[in-house]
Amino acid sequence: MFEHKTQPEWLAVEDFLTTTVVHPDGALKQAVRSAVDAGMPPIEVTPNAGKLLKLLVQLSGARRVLEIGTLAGFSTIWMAQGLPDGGRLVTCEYLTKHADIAQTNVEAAGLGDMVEIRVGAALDTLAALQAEGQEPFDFVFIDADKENDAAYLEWAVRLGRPGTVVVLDNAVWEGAVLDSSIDEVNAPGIISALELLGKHPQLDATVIQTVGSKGWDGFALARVR
Ligand SMILES: C[S@@+](CC[C@H](N)C(=O)[O-])C[C@H]1O[C@@H](n2cnc3c(N)ncnc32)[C@H](O)[C@@H]1O
Repeated sequence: MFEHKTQPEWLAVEDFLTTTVVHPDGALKQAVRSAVDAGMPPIEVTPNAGKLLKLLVQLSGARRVLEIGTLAGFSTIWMAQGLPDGGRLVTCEYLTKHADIAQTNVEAAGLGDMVEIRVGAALDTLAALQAEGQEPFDFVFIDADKENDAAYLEWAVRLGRPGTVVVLDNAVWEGAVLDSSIDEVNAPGIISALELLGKHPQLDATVIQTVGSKGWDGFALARVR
């Protein structure tokens, strides 16, 4: 019988999957490096999760993507790489420093024409997008301040259409959803968002447990009815 002599840590497994299956390109690797060099927090999605976002964009046939939380543009680039010619991605970022670095990374990836980075508090940007009468978004990725997660879900429904796919990162947060002493700042917002996902009349949802930058985490996936 085959015996496992050692139990690989989740991070080593994640690295193995990244090099064996996921294959992030040079532009994606540079986006992560630029964040480290700029002293930004290492809180981007894992390469595995980024590739999942790209595949979900492709599988859903999305042409218009909305992202809330840009950081250095790592998840932005993954999703934009899944868009067809003529596709569009609008991403919301609060900090000018993050937006500037993301802009450089998006352009280096050859996606500058496809991606628009809007600087400011996302709740203001989302209201502005509605006021501008933008076409509905086909795909929404939420990954910013957790206290506003439930509000972002409502905006995803408002700015989407029946069939829009919504992905919410950090849906498990190391188990803080059951034990908020693990993270008293972020847990309440995540729990409110999960409760809303479970009862919202226009959302049909589930959660995939994942490993994220800090360890055990989850992606909530929903479809607008
Ligand atoms: C977890 S990081 C995003 C990571 C990115 N999605 C990735 O995987 O590469 C969250 C980002 O959201 C931004 N952010 C936080 N609060 C925000 C707000 N109210 N409006 C817009 N952006 C915000 C932060 O500055 C940070 O850059």
